[in-house]
Amino acid sequence: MTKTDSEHSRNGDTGLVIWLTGLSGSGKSTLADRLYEVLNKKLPRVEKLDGDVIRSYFPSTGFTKAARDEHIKRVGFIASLLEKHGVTVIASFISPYSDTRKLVRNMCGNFLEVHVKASIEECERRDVKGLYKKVRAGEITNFTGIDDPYEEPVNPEVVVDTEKLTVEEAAEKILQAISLSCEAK
Ligand SMILES: Nc1ncnc2c1ncn2[C@@H]1O[C@H](COP(=O)(O)OS(=O)(=O)O)[C@@H](OP(=O)(O)O)[C@H]1O
Ligand SMILES: Nc1ncnc2c1ncn2[C@@H]1O[C@H](COP(=O)(O)OP(=O)(O)O)[C@@H](O)[C@H]1O
Repeated sequence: MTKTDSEHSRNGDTGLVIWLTGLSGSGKSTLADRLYEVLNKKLPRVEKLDGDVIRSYFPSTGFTKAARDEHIKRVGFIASLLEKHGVTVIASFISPYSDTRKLVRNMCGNFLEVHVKASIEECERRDVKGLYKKVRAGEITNFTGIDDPYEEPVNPEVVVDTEKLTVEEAAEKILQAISLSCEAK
């Protein structure tokens, strides 16, 4: 744990939803894992909710706007329930639609929207799961950022540019924002 990691003032009495949104390959899961590693050592109740993981339990969830919206409302509701019980929730979903993210924000009390930002070109270059290659081969359609929309957050609490920051720097920026949002309450 770095010195700054250990300076976080949050004591974990109240819940919080940290909502990571961004393109596939932007760095959501990597940062969620890092945040979990740090916060779970300091706080009594921390939980991760991840798009790929939840979808693996509900494989019929599709990628149309209606399917994504329903899925995001469902996981947003679960996040809000966990938050009410004092859990710090780290949610990582592409969640491409502004209105649906706003709806989830309104369901929750303490909500920190984090835009995990990387260009579509960089995400495709990373191609962590080989999905972009499949998109280009015509095996996947309605792919976010290629032939499906991603509405960038207009006023998120945090933006982490994962083309400029390292994983450690990006995680630290989010952790600092968590501390600040708690000090402000
Ligand atoms: N068409 C299409 N568009 C976007 N993503 C796709 C698609 N098909 C499969 N995948 C894989 O699904 C993961 C995204 O799931 P999410 O639940 O986060 O998506 S959403 O919030 O409902 O838009 C996403 O995971 P991440 O790469 O971690 O973002 C992909 O692995
Ligand atoms: N600052 C950063 N934050 C997060 N990931 C980064 C960063 N810089 C480079 N990466 C790399 O980008 C990739 C992101 O993949 P992943 O976390 O699976 O994205 P997502 O969950 O958004 O699909 C990983 O290979 C990760 O190592």
